[in-house]
Amino acid sequence: MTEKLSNETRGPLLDPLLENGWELTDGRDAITKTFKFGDFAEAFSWMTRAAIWAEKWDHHPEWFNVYNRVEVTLTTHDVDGLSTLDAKLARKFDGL
Ligand SMILES: C[C@H](O)[C@H](O)[C@H]1CNC2=NC(N)=NC(=O)C2=N1
Repeated sequence: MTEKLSNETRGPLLDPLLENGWELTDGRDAITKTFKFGDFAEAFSWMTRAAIWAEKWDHHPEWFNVYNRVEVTLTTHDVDGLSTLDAKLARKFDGL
């Protein structure tokens, strides 16, 4: 079972993400990043690749797409906050 990030594990996992465009989400224990692409085809292609990893790891993003922009929020609904899975998925999304 995934656990909510403790005060000790939060920094080492989240700091590299916060230095790479992720932000703490207002009003909830989550992280958010906006990804920009050249056009809709590139954005949707990225979303397709991201979705395959999300499904593989059974950990799914909240996201919103308009044209070339994808706003992603990651949190773990099962623990009502951030877990290691969010950091893992964020790192994967950054590398796609
Ligand atoms: C039953 C299923 O494994 C769970 O509902 C999974 C699916 N995907 C999930 N995704 C996210 N982001 N958080 C979860 O807690 C979660 N739980």
